[in-house]
Amino acid sequence: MSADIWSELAEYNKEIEATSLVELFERDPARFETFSITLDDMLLDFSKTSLDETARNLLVKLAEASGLADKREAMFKGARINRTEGRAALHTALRNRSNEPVFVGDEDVMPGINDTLGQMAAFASGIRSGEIGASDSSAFTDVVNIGIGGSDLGPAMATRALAPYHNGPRLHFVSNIDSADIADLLKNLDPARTLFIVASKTFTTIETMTNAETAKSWMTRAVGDKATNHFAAVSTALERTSAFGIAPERVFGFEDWVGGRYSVWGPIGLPLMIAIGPEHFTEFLEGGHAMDRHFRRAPLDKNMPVMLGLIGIWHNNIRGYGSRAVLPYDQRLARLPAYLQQLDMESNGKSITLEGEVVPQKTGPIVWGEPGTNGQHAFYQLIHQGSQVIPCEFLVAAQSHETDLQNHHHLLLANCLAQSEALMRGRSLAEVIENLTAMGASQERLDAAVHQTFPGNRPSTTLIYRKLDPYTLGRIIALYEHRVFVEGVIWGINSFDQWGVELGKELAATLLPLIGEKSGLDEKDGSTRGLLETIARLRRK
Ligand SMILES: O=P(O)(O)OC[C@H]1O[C@H](O)[C@H](O)[C@@H](O)[C@@H]1O
Repeated sequence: MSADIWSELAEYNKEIEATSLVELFERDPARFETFSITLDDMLLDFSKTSLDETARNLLVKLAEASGLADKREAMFKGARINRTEGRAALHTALRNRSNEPVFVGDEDVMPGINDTLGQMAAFASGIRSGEIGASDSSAFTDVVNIGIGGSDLGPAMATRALAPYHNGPRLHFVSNIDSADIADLLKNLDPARTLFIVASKTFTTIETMTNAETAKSWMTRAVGDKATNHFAAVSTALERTSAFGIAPERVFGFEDWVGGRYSVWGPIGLPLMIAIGPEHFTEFLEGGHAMDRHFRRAPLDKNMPVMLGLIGIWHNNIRGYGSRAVLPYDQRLARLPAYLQQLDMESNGKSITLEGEVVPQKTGPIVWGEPGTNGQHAFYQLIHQGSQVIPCEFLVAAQSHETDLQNHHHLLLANCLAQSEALMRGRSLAEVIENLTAMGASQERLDAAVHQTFPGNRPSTTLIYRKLDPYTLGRIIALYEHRVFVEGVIWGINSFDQWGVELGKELAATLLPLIGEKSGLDEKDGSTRGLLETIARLRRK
């Protein structure tokens, strides 16, 4: 059945391909109302995409045929939908503010989640007030999260996003195995006032364990055996945290049914809670939960994550656009593109279905981006005049936090709207010549007029929200999580495993003993051998 819908979509696309976005608005002046979805003080505008009602209805049919509604319920209800790892995917339970029971097997996971939240709140409040102090009893001034991937990107992105709510100690994030990351940070910290949170779901990740050992030596040199007072851990592997020497009351556990890239809602969010306080953290959870309710209840064609997912399918599979740009006109969302790269590309960068078949469609697109307006002065040239069409996803707040700097925000808003308008409208040769002539341009400039034309008809979506507060950030993250889920369901893949990161890790282990060596390289290919020999030579100089 879905094969038929895919062909219907492809056929229909041929019929409407030649219709421009501008024409769509001329035909239907109420297009904005039809092709936008409002959720309280948040609005997703997708009227500047080439969807019309027929295309939208076909996409909704595709979602229905993929079993989206049942699969969505299976996720929320704790079924083991992550079949390749034999686990549920229950990040939604972490923000289940309704407190309705959620079962994994026979066990309601809500009491455990609430207990952990209570422990996190007690710890975060203690650190913030100074009641839980350093080894000399003074308050911690700096908190360093050591983690990588899902144990870094979520809290790092969210802590930056919610800077106006930050009234706790300073937060820092160390992730890279590169010594530069931790060395540059430690230089500026006072060990006597520093708390490390070692965050790792598995507590085996080489980057995190190496950085944690370095931090432990640094701390031990400064405060001796009181170093344990300066460490806490977040992990599912409690025996490993205790082997590392972290006191059990400083360990915040979570279960294997929370995927790393979906984990900011639980103990991995501890640094965020320390920064903004438990009350604001709760608002963040409530925002995520509000998006969950909407995703579960709203009809598919009025459902923000569903439509964002279907637009992704339309662009990627029907129109053949292989990437999408995430462009927050919100400097505090500077890490959102990096966060979404993990969320989206690690979840949907797969080519085998849950049934073990090759996926017939192209799956996860390349996700990239930078905050506007900075991107405008860098890569927007390609977005406007390049030979590839890049669907753009704009995000912007109607209000800024800086009430005394309104002029900045007006300019930011005007720039954001100008970009989507320019992408859609473009500029014809006749318009360029008319403008140049009116300006009295030279013949030479007129001859070069074609370089100033813009093809236009380039799609974008815009997510507008009142203000980037904790509740809204929660809604934005949950929106993207569910969008990734919708696309994964349509392709029939498992969005919750990440086997594709394993091979590189294994090979790194085999390469480690060969670094700096000249012999024993025979098993490696010519390039790897050549690179190893070069490293050995350069290290001796
Ligand atoms: O939290 P950890 O167990 O340390 O894992 C950190 C990260 O590393 C892995 O390689 C995975 O690709 C990520 O999904 C994960 O978030």
